[in-house]
Amino acid sequence: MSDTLNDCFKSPGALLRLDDALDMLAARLFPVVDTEDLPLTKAAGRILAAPVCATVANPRFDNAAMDGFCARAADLNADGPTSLAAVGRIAAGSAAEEPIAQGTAARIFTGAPLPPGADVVAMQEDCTAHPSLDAPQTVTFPAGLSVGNFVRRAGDDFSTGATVLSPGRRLRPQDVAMAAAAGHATVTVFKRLKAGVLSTGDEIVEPGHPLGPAQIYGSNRYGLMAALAALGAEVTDLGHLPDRRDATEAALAAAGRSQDVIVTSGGVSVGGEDHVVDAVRALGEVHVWRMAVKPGKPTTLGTVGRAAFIGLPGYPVSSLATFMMVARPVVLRLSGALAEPLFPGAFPLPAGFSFAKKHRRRQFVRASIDRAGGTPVVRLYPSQEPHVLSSMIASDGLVDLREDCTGVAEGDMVDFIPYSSILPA
Ligand SMILES: Nc1nc2c(c(=O)[nH]1)N[C@H]1C(S)=C(S)[C@@H](COP(=O)(O)OP(=O)(O)OC[C@H]3O[C@@H](n4cnc5c(N)ncnc54)[C@H](O)[C@@H]3O)O[C@H]1N2
Ligand code: MOO
Repeated sequence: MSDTLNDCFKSPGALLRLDDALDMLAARLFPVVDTEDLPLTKAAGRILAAPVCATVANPRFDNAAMDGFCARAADLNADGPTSLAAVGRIAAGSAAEEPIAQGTAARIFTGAPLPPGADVVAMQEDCTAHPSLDAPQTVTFPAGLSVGNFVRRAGDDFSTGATVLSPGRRLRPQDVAMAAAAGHATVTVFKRLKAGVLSTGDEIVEPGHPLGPAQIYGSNRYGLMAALAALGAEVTDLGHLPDRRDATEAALAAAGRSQDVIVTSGGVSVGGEDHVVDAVRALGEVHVWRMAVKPGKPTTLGTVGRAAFIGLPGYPVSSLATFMMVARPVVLRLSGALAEPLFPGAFPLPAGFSFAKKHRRRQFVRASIDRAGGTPVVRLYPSQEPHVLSSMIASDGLVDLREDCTGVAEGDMVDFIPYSSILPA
């Protein structure tokens, strides 16, 4: 077959570039969800809607970084050991009542506040306590300790009033920990985006049910629901639609009243049984139909009722890959995750493959990182066909080949995007 005949991107008119689609989404889409206050135990994975400011500094006070002894640095010899009387014992959670007297040391434990006047801590392993570490009367410090040795300074991490978390970020474990450290029992987050998912196609049967001769199990709706859940959406399974215009329109109209976003799979191409795009046109508006992206050419964006509409292609790889590149940005914007980049970050890595690519379309190819030879290289999955779902199981991510790229030679640097940086596990 000639290259022209075998070109699934032979299409009249210019198709929308992915970057132009992303610019359009960034300019036009805003959070559509209300906010709510949640306890920290329920906040992980949610999107912060208001800044978190510190009610205290961290560290709150100068404190010991190690178990040992504290003293005034001015009392210690720079070039030899120094013996001081050991007076007092300060454990974490208690504070010395008196400033440390000149020429004395105090036993101190990790996290305990330094007594006023003390400005140096020595690890107990570097000190000699007499008669014992448990009941010291004198302590000998090593030479060479200076002001601030093993002292955690107040405000070294953040000061009171500092904005420690900005809105628009998805709360990771470290963010939840930060809100707690800053003194907050609750955080203000966006409510979950309501996402409804529909699949289409007369050949599709739900897993677990018997198959007719020309039927296959539907996988897209399950993959898309999992992807939406990973982005924190409140997902509703709206079920499966036959290839009928009336049924498609009725289901979309209902979804347009109850959902913030509708995601469909299949029925967006040019076949006589592809009813989704016409149904969306009849009910609302189609803003984008067909993009210069492979996989994902028939991807459709629009509105139905109060909901944003995202129509993804039916091929299993196409539906998931276009979710990652096109639907994910829509979901991020609508759900308030404005701090997350619309396009996932790529790592430049040398290609361990060669690949011929068509000019003027963006292409994402499934690949893995091979570290066997020491220096990581990217290896292409042997089949890039859109029905080969196993390619997404056996690969680690996507290589992003931009419109101007006409091919990759072994050793060329390519942009690799791990699946893990697109969708949280
Ligand atoms: N003449 C043309 N034909 C096609 C074009 C084109 O430009 N001109 N585009 C091709 C491209 S690219 C894609 S991608 C597909 C997408 O078409 P649809 O979105 O309408 O998808 P369907 O035709 O409904 O299905 C395609 C394929 O995927 C299977 N499928 C569908 N739904 C599921 C599901 N839920 N789970 C598993 N597999 C599913 C379906 O059986 C088909 O094999 O169109 C090309 N055609
Ligand atoms: O562009 Mo379609 O999404 O190959 O497979």
